[in-house]
Amino acid sequence: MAGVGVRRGETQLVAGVDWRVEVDERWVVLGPNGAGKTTLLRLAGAEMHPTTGTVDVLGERLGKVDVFELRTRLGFCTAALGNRIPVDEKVLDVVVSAGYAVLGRWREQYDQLDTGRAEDLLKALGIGHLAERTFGTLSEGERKRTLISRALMTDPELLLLDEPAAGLDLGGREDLVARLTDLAADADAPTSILVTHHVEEIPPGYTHLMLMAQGGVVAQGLIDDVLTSDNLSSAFGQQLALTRADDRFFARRRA
Ligand SMILES: Nc1ncnc2c1ncn2[C@@H]1O[C@H](COP(=O)(O)OP(=O)(O)OP(=O)(O)O)[C@@H](O)[C@H]1O
Repeated sequence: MAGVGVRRGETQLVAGVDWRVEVDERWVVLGPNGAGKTTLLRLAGAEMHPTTGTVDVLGERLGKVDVFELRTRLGFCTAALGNRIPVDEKVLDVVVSAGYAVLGRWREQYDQLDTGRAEDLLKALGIGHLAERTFGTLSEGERKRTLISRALMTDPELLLLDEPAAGLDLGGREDLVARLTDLAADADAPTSILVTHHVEEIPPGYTHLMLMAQGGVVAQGLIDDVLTSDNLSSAFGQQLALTRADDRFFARRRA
């Protein structure tokens, strides 16, 4: 992204964003509510265009590329997508159908290869035993993991995760972080961008951080350089203390 701004009416959603994500990097986009994180992710996912500046995704310039074609190279995981999945959809079908860029099972027989891959992905995310269940019967954490499996189904070059741990309880969050840590360690895993509000949700193995506030970039770069108490305090507008243990991060307000 170069000089990127997005405006809707009188509202500036993001402004002045310069950002470069290289192959094999794993980025976290962190910031408070309304900071512009989802807007950045939607730009990266070719789901919106910038009002100013330029966005290149996987070497293609938004505005000049067929976004429908570009999106087949991306894995997008959002709560909005989860809400559109029919409750009676079988979990395995939710994942397999990603290959056909549709929601819902429309082809009677999927290739054996597709089914095998979907089963492997569900197993890798720890929910292989739920393949025959319907989506509506899953817990929030199981749904999130189904959606991540779905996003990975097409073997995307770029994986975009919008608040994957939102709504999960402590156990669910920890389990998801562990799965994302495994994925980050997998040499075949795609480049990824994960949006979150919470430093506790940063999986070990993620390399870079984009810290945002009020539509602008507070700091960006290697997590080890950028994730500091001072930067976090600036972004969230209060005095925060950051601690680190076992490659995980924790934040609290200073006493
Ligand atoms: N279509 C729109 N028209 C006007 N304002 C908008 C529109 N879409 C988003 N905004 C505003 O732009 C700002 C950035 O939104 P965005 O969803 O990118 O933030 P976010 O960092 O993802 O927030 P959250 O963490 O709460 O999901 C917010 O203040 C939001 O209200």
